Amino acid sequence: MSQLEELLAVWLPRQRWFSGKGIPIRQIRIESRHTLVSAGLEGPDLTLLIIKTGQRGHDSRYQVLLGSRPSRSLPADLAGAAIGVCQSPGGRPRVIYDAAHDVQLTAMLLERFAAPSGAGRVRFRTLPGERVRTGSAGRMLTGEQSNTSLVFGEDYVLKMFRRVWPGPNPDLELNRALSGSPYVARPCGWIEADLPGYAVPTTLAMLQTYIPGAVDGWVLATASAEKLMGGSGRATETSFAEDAALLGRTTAEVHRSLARTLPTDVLSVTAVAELADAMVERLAMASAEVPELAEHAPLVMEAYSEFARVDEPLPIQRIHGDYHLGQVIRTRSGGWVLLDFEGEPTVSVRERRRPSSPLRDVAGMLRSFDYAAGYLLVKHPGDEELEWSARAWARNNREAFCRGYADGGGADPDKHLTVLRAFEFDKAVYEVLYEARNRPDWLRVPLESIAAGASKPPVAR
Ligand SMILES: Nc1ncnc2c1ncn2[C@@H]1O[C@H](COP(=O)(O)OP(=O)(O)O)[C@@H](O)[C@H]1O
Ligand SMILES: O=P(O)(O)O[C@H]1O[C@H](CO)[C@@H](O[C@H]2O[C@H](CO)[C@@H](O)[C@H](O)[C@H]2O)[C@H](O)[C@H]1O
Repeated sequence: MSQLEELLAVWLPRQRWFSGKGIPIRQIRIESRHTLVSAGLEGPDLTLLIIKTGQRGHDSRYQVLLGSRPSRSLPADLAGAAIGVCQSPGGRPRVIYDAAHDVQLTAMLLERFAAPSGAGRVRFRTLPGERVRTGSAGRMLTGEQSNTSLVFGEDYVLKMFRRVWPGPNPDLELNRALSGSPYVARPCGWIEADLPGYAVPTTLAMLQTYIPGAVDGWVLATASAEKLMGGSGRATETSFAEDAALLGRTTAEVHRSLARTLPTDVLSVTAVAELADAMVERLAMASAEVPELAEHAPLVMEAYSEFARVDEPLPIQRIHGDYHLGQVIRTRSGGWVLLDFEGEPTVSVRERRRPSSPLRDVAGMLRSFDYAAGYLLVKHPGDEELEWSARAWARNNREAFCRGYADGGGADPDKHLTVLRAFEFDKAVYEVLYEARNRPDWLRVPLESIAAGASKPPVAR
């Protein structure tokens, strides 16, 4: 292991976006490195690294934008981004750091988009007719993220996919398929690389227009739910229901656009049963990792068995895949824009690119309304009145979302309760794993939903 690899082995597991937390890194190797900026001995350098890690029998790749400066010349505001000190080939020590925090270096990324090139192993590409405006520095968003997003002024967001899966990234693929839709941020360009051993280019980052002044759905929804804390608050007064209904309608419109532009199919009854088997497998895996889940397994299994017996074919198409309130933003004009079409970050890209039932997205968002209420209850345990209000808040918004979805031309959720219930459980099981690995303090939120029968019935009217 090189000195740099040793430093990265310590630094990587501490990153929010590192998906293999809690499992020791057995191997780490810099698979490829590309110099993006070289400013000589005194200036900052920028190198793009693709790192391969080996953990308990499975390999993952991550992308790191590595900055390097002469030792002791790291500006104070970058101290928190430091990874360590390495000897340079000339023998002089250089401090290395996560360059996504370095506005001097991120500004140069935009310049590369302004002069895109189709040559080399790392390419900055733009969509036809796109002229990228330069002059702003990329500032890192600080929220809970699986990736790293850099915002350039009020113009662009550059989303760097931290975990790298060889091949095209679904986020770029779906945003491009939806280009021109008022419900997505316009894609402008991307960074791609040729990874050793892969014939097709791998997407490393996506450049989209930034939507200034938009607020994310989770922030809005939890603020609405928090108002219930006022004491006199009734769920109906602060219900967020109009927003939820519009979100449902928007979701249906996006699903319809995806079905028009990308392949669709219908799952046979046998294939539905196989899907149920995959859910059972995920439940077993999650129960082995999170023992608290195991006691609820019989209830979940019952829903999966019912799903396996559904005797009607299931229409499938490309979907969002990890749909929740944090993936939608409400614009200044009050409309919704959908973000992050990557799918579930821990699932392989090959699987995420497979068509699936749009009701999976519906289930994801329904879970999210429960999550907002559950999160509030975990913060304020033992308050029965609040519990009643929070549950009513979630129910109102779930109903409104479903109504909006059906009105917008999507399959009526009320007519697919068995399918929806199985998808909700499957999502909640995914969330149990996600929270156990990333935010153990939140684990109770999905566990309690599962214990409560994951919203049985899914849509109470
Ligand atoms: N085009 C955009 N305009 C405005 N805000 C955005 C845009 N893209 C992303 N964001 C903000 O960044 C957050 C994270 O983006 P997202 O694509 O969901 O990243 P991740 O996959 O890392 O979760 C969003 O919740 C939103 O607040
Ligand atoms: O947005 P990401 O692609 O990073 O998705 C992952 O992280 C989400 C949390 O940030 C996680 O979502 C879960 O928590 C949300 C509240 O923070 C809630 O709205 C969602 O319903 C819940 O699933 C998501 O599952 C994970 O893939």
